[in-house]
Amino acid sequence: MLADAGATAIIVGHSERRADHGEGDALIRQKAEAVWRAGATAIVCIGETQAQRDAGQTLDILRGQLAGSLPEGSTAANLIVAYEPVWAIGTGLTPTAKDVEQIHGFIREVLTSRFKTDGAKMRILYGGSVKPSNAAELMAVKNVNGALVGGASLKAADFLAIAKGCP
Ligand SMILES: O=C[C@H](O)COP(=O)(O)O
Repeated sequence: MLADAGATAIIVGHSERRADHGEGDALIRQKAEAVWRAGATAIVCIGETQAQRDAGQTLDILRGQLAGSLPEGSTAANLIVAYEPVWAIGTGLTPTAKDVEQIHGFIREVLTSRFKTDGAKMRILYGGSVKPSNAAELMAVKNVNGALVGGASLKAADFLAIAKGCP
């Protein structure tokens, strides 16, 4: 249905689906495969909650979500990863650029280890309170290959300003 409406990339695994609809990694992986069958690119969201972050579990959570949510056969052309810390979504809070660099670097390592050259090229988006005032700094971080924008996309001027800050 989404592909029929013209969508070329479809988000799966958003934290609201994981938390409010009980969607686990196995279902998210199946949904990503369904996206491929519709001829579209899957954008798979991963991210830790505030409690998980406070407990020092961020990398373990992300490792598990990557292992469980990304199907075999993922390539740089058919799959995009979106790192969205749950505590940053819609809150106005963001990780520091240094934190984002460390976490995106970790995601890149995991992707490259599993998907080799495709993992090295796969796009990794950052999402969570991206706005005009922080977009350029976040988009300049190594291994940040774009933004997943929520609230700020509802204001054309803000969205345009963010787009101008993207590489
Ligand atoms: O669905 C949108 C993303 O989760 C990011 O939302 P946000 O930019 O409003 O924090």
